[in-house]
Amino acid sequence: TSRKVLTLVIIRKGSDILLGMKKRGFGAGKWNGFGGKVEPGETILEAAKRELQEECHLRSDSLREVGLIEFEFKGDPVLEETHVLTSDVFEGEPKETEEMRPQWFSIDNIPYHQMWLGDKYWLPLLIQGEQFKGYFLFEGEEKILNYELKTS
Ligand SMILES: CN1CCN(c2cc(NC3CC3)nc(N)n2)CC1
Repeated sequence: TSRKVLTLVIIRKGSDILLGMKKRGFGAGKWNGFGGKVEPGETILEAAKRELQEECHLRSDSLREVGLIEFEFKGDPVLEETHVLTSDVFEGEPKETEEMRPQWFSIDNIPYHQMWLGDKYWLPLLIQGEQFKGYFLFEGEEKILNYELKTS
């Protein structure tokens, strides 16, 4: 199997989290954190900062990696190794881009029905301040065949 290294950034402000409505491409129509591919020569942190700036114009110098999730799609040899980072220290106002429409959500009102299916398992751990490692085996976009999730 080959791996694609991705980042996923969840910005917090008090009891709110910032999500973006993905406007095109992979995962379009779902609310998600901000992120993308890690380019050659980039660290995970540099990639996460870059994607946050590109996708909603927020700047953060205090992103911390709190989770690592392996996503596998049945029949697809590429494993998506997704590094989940978070911070509640940032500069700027979230701004809509071609990729994402940002919106603050209360942690009591996270739109899981409009998010990737695995999010309802690991996002609560991030909100609780846990560190976690997970593996999700998807069949298509709407079915999880198997998952493991542990706090570390
Ligand atoms: C660059 N992006 C980062 C976010 N990412 C995913 C994936 C995902 N589930 C996987 C079955 C697809 N779940 C969330 N929340 N994000 C896809 C790639």
